Amino acid sequence: MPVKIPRFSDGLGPMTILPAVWDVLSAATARSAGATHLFLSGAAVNNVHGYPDRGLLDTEDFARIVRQITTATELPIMVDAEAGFGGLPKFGRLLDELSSAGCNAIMIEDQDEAGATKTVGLEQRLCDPQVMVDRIAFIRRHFGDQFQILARTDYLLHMDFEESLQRLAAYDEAGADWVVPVFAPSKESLQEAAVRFPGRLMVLAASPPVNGAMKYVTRWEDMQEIQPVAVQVTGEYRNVVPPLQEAYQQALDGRWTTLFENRPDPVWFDEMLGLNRPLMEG
Ligand SMILES: C[C@](O)(C(=O)O)[C@H](CC(=O)O)C(=O)O
Repeated sequence: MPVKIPRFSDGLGPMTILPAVWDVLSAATARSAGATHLFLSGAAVNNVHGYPDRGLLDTEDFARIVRQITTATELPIMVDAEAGFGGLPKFGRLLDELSSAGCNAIMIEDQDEAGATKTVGLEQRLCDPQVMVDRIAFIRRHFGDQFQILARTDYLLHMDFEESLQRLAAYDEAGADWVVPVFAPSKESLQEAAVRFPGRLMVLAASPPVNGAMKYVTRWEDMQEIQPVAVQVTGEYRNVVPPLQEAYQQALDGRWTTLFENRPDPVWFDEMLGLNRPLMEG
């Protein structure tokens, strides 16, 4: 029987933290730490498969990962639908597959290609706002209210933030449920966005891209004042690497017993993460 996943807006906000996840282990770990809603990060999913954050995985890959996560955690998950995976028909296929995998919320962005705005050596630009409006209208036309939509716009260096707000207003008008200005230039700009989109603003807390596009780092204290519906936090997958390197170093140095010391028996893993399936016993 497919699991019943709550609607993403259920129990959401103000200030729900949406941790970035990329597989069952990360999602179940986030849940064990208290997360109630998850965010499937396109950057994380691509990176853990050996790709840069350029939307290189396919619809089936995303759907498979989402199904595994929803089955294991039963938590609502917002999926990074990036720039739609290439054209509206392909986007439709993605949504079809995500819906059967238990996803009812997506983030969609106004770039032509995923990851372009933070890639060194590429011209920073966004798509025509109408392309994004068409993406949102497409979802509403073919999937009704089945998906809740977070519309993202990227603030680019030297842009007037007013343009970001106007883009978000157009996406809001087209039927987005929430909006997020990514790489916003300042706390004040986010405050302005909160006034323009009361109860519908989400904020992204990400580490600054190497191309220097981000001037402001999202802070907990600022969010307390601004009170967005949710904060997407996307640093987790990068932070997994240093402790893992250390663990592998211990193994390679012959100090592997330190990996097992003070660890309970293997059932501990499944119990701790609440992955109690019928298969675990008997
Ligand atoms: C939100 C984002 O699209 C993601 O895939 O998680 C990334 C986040 C990141 O790189 O940390 C982004 O483009 O900001």
